[in-house]
Amino acid sequence: MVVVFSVLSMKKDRALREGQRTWLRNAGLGAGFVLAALLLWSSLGAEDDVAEVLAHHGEVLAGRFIEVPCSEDYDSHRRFEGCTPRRCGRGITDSVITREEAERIRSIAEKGLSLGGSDGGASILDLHSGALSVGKHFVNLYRYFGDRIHNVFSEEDFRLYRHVRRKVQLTIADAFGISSSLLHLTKPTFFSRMNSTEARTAHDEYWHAHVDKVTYGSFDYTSLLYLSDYLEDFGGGRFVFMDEGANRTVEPRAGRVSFFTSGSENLHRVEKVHWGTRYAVTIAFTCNPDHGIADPAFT
Ligand SMILES: O=C(O)CCC(=O)C(=O)O
Ligand SMILES: [Fe+2]
Repeated sequence: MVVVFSVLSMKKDRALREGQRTWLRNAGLGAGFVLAALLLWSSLGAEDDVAEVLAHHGEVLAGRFIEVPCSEDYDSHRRFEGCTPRRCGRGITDSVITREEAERIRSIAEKGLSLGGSDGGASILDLHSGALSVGKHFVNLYRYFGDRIHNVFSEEDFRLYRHVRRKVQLTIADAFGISSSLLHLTKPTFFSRMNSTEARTAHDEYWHAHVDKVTYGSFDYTSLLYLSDYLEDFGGGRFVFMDEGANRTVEPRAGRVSFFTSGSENLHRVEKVHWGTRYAVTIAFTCNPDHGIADPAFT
């Protein structure tokens, strides 16, 4: 009887231990699975953590304006009353630049950038200074081509840039309630071409979060004119405002103008382009006349 009892209790013990082992193994597997899922989610999620879309690529916006409280960035610079932002925000419009104008501007970008191009994923052409990405460096297109630059760009190209610059300037002045005559075009003003080629130098790393006022100094109002369509011409490459606790995106669309005050109230980044080619042009304004530049022209 005693023997029977002890055999039974040994069996029970073994069953208990096996049960515990199975449970431990399952728990271990489960924890491993959750960890792997978390890792995968965070690696994919880095590009996918979009909380709100301010402008879809498929919609045609007559104009959207979102006010955000100004940062203190403007206090550490000389103030120009009636121009230096007191009211900050961001706006998007598809009704200022036509798709046809965007297409013509894009041809200028394609033409210029076809003369060079970075080895990495981001190339620029600065129409004002003539800087063009070539390989791992930049060349001055105007110096390099001299008079032959007239075979590349036409008066009409510069006229179109000027026309677009003027319309964007009026749009910004109107949205922020300031006089357009107090805004001055500032440098750099450049076309950008981005693709999924791996970066070769720091200049190719266009995806880092930044504040334009810090990066470019003279900027008070930044504008971006998109020259290609998200999900038609390229994937990835959305513009992201990185707000506290939320990411807000602008999906590029040819002819879409996105503009915003350049301080840290508008911290932003561009997602990596996954496929295709993305074209845009950056046109920015300063309130400081000393930082103003003339429209690009043949030099
Ligand atoms: O191309 C864009 O959408 C933004 C580029 C940008 O942030 C910049 O040029 O400072
Ligand atoms: Fe920027």
